Order: sequence, then C-alpha cells, then structure tokens
Amino acid sequence: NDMFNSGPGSIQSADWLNQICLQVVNDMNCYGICVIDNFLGEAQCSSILNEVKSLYGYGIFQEGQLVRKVNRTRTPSQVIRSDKIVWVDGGEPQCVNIGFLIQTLDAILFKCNTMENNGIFSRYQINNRTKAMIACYPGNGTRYVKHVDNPNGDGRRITSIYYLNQGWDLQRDGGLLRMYPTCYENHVADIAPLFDRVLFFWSDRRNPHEVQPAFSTRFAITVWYFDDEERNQANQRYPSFPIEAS
Ligand SMILES: Cc1cc(NC(=O)CCC(=O)O)nc(C)c1Br
Ligand SMILES: [Fe+3]
Repeated sequence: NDMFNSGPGSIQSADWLNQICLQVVNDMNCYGICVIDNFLGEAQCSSILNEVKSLYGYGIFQEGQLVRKVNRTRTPSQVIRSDKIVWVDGGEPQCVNIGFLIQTLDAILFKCNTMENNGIFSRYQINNRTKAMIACYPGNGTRYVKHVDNPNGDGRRITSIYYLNQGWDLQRDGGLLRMYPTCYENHVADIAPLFDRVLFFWSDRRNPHEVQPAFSTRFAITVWYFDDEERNQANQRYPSFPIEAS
C-alpha cells in the first residue's frame, strides 16, 4: 500500500515521503540545515500540541535550571527558571500523536540514510535515536546560550526539532533560534519556532546555535539521531551516556 504511515490524525503517502527526503538530502548537503513548513498539517500538529499541553498540565516536566536573569538596569539580577523538559518514547498511551511524529521522523531519516545519491549521508549509518525531548520555555525572557549539541563525538549526528507554537510573532514573542553554520562564514540562519515547522541540522560543530529570549510559552520536540559508528565508540568511552537512548 502507498500509505507508509497512516497516523492517528493524518495520512502520509509514499510520494510525500519521497518528496520530503529529496528536500532533506538536498538541504543537508548544501546548507547542513533543512527547514520544512506545514510538515504534518494543522490537525495533526494541533493533536500533538494538545498532548504536550496535557503532559505539561500533569506537571511531569522537570523544573528548568535556575538561571540568572541578565537585566539592563542596575537592580540586583533575579534568578528565574529556564526551559523545562520531559523525555517520552512515544509509546505512552497519552502520547499517540507524539508517537506518530517520531515514527514519521524515523521514516524520513532512515530513508535518507539508504536512498541513492544521498551525498554526505552515505558517510553515516543512521539507525538509532534518542527518545523525544519535549522542551517548554516558560516565556519569562529565558534563553538558551550559544552551544553545539554534540561537540565531542557522543554519537549524535542529526538534530530534528518540531515546533508547536501557534500564532507566534517574533517581534512580540522572541524565541528565535539563531544558527551559526560554519559552512557559511559570517552568515546566520534565523529560524522562528513556528507551528508545524520541522528543522533538521547536523548536531556537531558545524552548527552552533542559540535560542534568544522568549516572551511567550514556547514548545518544541527534539529527537537526536545517532551515527552508529560514532555512537559505538562513544559507548566504549562512556558506557552510560546521559542522553536518553530510545
Ligand atoms: C537539552 C538541550 C536542548 C537544546 N536545545 C536547543 O538548542 C534549542 C533549540 C530550539 O528549541 O530551537 N540543545 C541542547 C544541546 C540540549 Br543538551
Ligand atoms: Fe541545541
């Protein structure tokens, strides 16, 4: 049948998968970054957002780190909480739609890894991933400082982030993801965390990135995909790595 993944809220066809993979392979080879809008459609994204909100309502998100609020005035800087996270594997009964997202991301990346003329992908073997990390920025001006996801060869090859924020207005809400791709000197990629937008990028030093202060609640779901060889070597060095493997 040509529906590789008839998810709970939407039907994805094999042709849809092919189109997506062609774009991902092209952009990852050219820019090391790939942004796709209207990824799963409004209904499916809303279902995922509702699941995330109810998880948030259960209070299972871990309290974010305490961070010093940098303020412009001379008043003593206050301490506020940063992003809160929870890990899910998508198999939980109340995560059916989040599970559909993960299966769709799996289908895309495992196909990119095996298709013809996939360029840089042919250097890697991408067959495993972490669980999905659901992050919520509380919108109190917290940010995520500039960093590299995988600076020291922990096995993570591709970062995929799915955004759930309806009616996001950059001027009012901030929360911009700014990427500093090393393959493009003096260029930055500014990516708004828009509803039903998915982003893929190489997790290593090719893509330093930061999240600018967010002033509305900002939800994102991140899954990291491993390169088998690098992951196996990392596991020899540090058997129990903190990143939650699926
Ligand atoms: C826990 C953790 C979160 C993130 N998230 C982002 O970079 C934010 C991307 C966005 O939400 O646009 N990155 C690392 C390396 C770790 Br570890
Ligand atoms: Fe990151």
